[in-house]
Amino acid sequence: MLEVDNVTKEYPTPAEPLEVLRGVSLTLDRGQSLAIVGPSGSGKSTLLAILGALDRPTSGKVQLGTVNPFQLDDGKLAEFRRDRVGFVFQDHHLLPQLSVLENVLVPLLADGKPAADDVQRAETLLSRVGLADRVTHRPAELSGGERQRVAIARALIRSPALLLADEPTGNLDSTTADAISRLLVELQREHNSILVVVTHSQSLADAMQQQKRIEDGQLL
Ligand SMILES: Nc1ncnc2c1ncn2[C@@H]1O[C@H](COP(=O)(O)OP(=O)(O)OP(=O)(O)O)[C@@H](O)[C@H]1O
Repeated sequence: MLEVDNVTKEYPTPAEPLEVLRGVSLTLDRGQSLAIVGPSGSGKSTLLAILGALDRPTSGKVQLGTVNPFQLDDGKLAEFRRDRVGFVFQDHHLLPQLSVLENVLVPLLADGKPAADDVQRAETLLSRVGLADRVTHRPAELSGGERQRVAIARALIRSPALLLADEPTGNLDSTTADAISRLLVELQREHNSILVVVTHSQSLADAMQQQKRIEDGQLL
């Protein structure tokens, strides 16, 4: 379960602090999906970064299962992010010099050289996202939709409890975007992950079980 309780985020400015998140609370169970929609600058990416423990809240609590990531030391926090959270960004963030297969294996490299069953799992995931015949390609040799499929496979290689996606279809045409939306939800269900997407796309939002609107740092 993901529990977010009264989270705030402020940035210092020369005048008064800029309040970007103002008391955000939400609860999601394993297997649930949520879209957060709202205008530009409303705090969507900031909230997602806090959910994924990439950024610290100014106050409030985030808990995934029994763990509050912000109580961990830096080493354990990095482990938490790597083991428990999968990220899909608008820009795929794939490493250009690595093959598709190697990119999917990147989250496992911290454990040393991937074992044969890790490689098999990556190949199975790549088949699942429709890229069985692209494993040796470099990202530059793929279409935008294919690159997002690789990014989704990479995000799921550790079967994370929490899958976070920031505008994952933002760079895609509407047909490809719909296919990627469906794939995200299907895989999230198969892995029984919690999925939170932030997006301006109503069709992506409609693919999620729940939708919440954020305005001026507050969830409505
Ligand atoms: N590191 C930072 N320092 C100061 N202000 C910041 C910082 N990061 C974000 N902000 C401010 O916080 C507000 C919310 O930003 P955020 O990126 O969360 O918005 P968003 O809803 O994701 O917008 P968009 O839809 O345009 O991506 C913005 O006004 C932004 O200028």
